[in-house]
Amino acid sequence: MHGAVGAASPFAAKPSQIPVTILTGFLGAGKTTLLNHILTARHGMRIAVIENEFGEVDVDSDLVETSSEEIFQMTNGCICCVVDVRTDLVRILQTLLARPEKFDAILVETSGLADPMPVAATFFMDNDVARQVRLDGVVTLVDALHVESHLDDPQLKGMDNQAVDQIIAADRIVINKTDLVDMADIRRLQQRMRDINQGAQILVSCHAQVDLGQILGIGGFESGVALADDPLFFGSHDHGHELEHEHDHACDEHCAHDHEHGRGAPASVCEQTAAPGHQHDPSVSSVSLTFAAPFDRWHFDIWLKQLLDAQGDDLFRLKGIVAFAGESRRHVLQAVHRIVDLRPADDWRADEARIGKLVFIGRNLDADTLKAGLDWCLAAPVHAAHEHRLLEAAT
Ligand SMILES: Nc1nc2c(ncn2[C@@H]2O[C@H](COP(=O)(O)OP(=O)(O)OP(=O)(O)O)[C@@H](O)[C@H]2O)c(=O)[nH]1
Repeated sequence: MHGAVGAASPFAAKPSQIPVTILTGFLGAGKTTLLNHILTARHGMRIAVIENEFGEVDVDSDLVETSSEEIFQMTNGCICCVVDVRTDLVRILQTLLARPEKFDAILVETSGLADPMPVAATFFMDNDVARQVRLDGVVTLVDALHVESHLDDPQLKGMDNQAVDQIIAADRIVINKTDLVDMADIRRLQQRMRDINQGAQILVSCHAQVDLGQILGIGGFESGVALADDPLFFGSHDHGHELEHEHDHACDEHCAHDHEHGRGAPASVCEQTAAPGHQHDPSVSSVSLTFAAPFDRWHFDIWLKQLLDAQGDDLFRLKGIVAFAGESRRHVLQAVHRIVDLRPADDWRADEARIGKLVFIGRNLDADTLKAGLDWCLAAPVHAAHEHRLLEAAT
């Protein structure tokens, strides 16, 4: 059942403090899909959305199905480990809270590589903000097809593993993309999630269609102000002194996160005190490219297939808004490893520059090679005609 958040829900009912939900999960797990499910449900609430992307070019705001909600984008770095981004988050919250028309709820979508705990801690950095908001819960999306390759990523042995951190931090774990795996996989994943996080409720979904009553208004954190006063939330690196949160994490041989860096030790603290611990996988990078001219669809399809064939393992995420020659609609491109989706969306506006933008996130990405490949796809009429002639000559 797809439950809307009704008037009886505690999510809607808190009079004084605005509930904040953090949506997290590894790259491509389905966070934006869940966000759209929440925003398009009939709950009658005003929801402010704060998004943080890993790439420099903002694609996510094009993918969010906006209605009356307001979307704030933060693309200047990862929210969990760049101090400026967390300061930005506080500034956005201050602006939101100063408005005469209040929001009923705030959703924060973290980047797919973020550790949600420092993000949660940010809500208590500023006393005024901490008094006015209530951290309702951390909802972690899990990609049923790909999560295990990230949990067991051999390159992260002995390092912080964000896929693990995100599951540890969850109040709710949503095992998504169940259409791509079979029942035995789902059961194995449920057990694996339970081994990592014994307190979180585990849900399963296809296209993030979860009962919203299960993920919003859950009261995962007791009191924001109390947490803000709790030195463990901001400061301790002792493993075992964890944030006062409802669940436990059983560390085992599958747990690749840095055991010096417990869940109660946000990256903010690591940075501010220069303590060791939290570090993103340094082998993962992003490449953001924009194109002021449309692509030729024939070339683009060939380029995309070759890219995914050759680099699908390393390509954690690809998303883009693409313009094709002779096509009035923008196209949305999404790929998670080799699972790709390219589909038309709404029309380009008449007064709008048809700027294509693509963000690649993964390992061994070479910006020049990617750009050269996409330049080859550009629909310069002479170029395209020449190539087609070549193809005809060859057949
Ligand atoms: N097959 C299948 N695809 C899904 C499902 N849920 C989401 N997707 C697709 O997976 C891709 C990634 O989904 P998003 O919601 O953008 O994932 P995300 O976590 O927001 O991605 P990032 O913000 O880049 O980390 C999109 O193409 C979605 O349409 C699902 O249950 N099954």
